[in-house]
Amino acid sequence: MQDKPVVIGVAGGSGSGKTSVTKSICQRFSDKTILVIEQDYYYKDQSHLPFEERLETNYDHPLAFDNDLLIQHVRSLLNHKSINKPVYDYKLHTRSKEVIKVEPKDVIILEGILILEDPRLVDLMDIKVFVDTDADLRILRRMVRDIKERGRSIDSVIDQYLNSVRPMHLQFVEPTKRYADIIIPEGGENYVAIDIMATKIAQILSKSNKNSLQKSIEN
Ligand SMILES: Nc1ncnc2c1ncn2[C@@H]1O[C@H](COP(=O)(O)OP(=O)(O)O)[C@@H](O)[C@H]1O
Ligand SMILES: Nc1ccn([C@@H]2O[C@H](COP(=O)(O)O)[C@@H](O)[C@H]2O)c(=O)n1
Repeated sequence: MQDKPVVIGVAGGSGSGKTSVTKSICQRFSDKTILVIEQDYYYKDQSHLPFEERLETNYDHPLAFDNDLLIQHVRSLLNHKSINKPVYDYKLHTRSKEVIKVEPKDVIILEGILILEDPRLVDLMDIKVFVDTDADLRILRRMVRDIKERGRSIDSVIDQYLNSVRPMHLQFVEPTKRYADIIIPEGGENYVAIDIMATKIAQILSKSNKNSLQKSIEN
């Protein structure tokens, strides 16, 4: 393993294609190389609240996330220590009781709508990416996904979009684009951008491997 894992932040609006981009990058490397940490899994625990109250939470506001825990976990990974990653249940709107023990890897991808919003997280990143997709495509993709995979109705998706997703996107998500080193239009199927990202990661890893080899020869 190299001296310090490379940390990559992948931000972008809900439905922009962050997960798809991240998966495509991961597919270009062995399973042992990249660890993905989803910011969504670090939504504050709401198991103490009744289900009806959890429906009222604004899940697109920075305060909905437990970034302190996320930062603590990223720092542990950077120090080559394993973490107990939380698991999130979108149907119950809270963390699951289980956690997954994950080991550090050479590359850590932090993915989430507001991953570039907290300067403490941005400071830990080597590469910052913003997946930029028009709002009409994002809501269409989200509608299909939330109904199929997250147990939502058409009405609830529309209501949530108008009342929190859209206004929070404009206030908090979109402004973080300015911190990105790379902006990927359209997300998941932009294979040129995905190849460029993969090449950059491979280059960093090979440079770092050469440096470690050099150090071990010198010692
Ligand atoms: N380029 C694309 N064309 C069509 N559908 C896409 C594309 N990129 C992503 N999707 C679909 O849109 C939905 C949201 O994409 P996802 O990658 O999960 O976005 P995010 O993680 O930003 O919310 C998923 O169901 C995904 O399969
Ligand atoms: N209980 C929850 C938690 C989050 N959301 C929505 O998820 C979106 C972020 O996930 P993406 O994969 O779409 O980036 C965010 O916009 C929240 O509104 C939710 O609906 N319910």
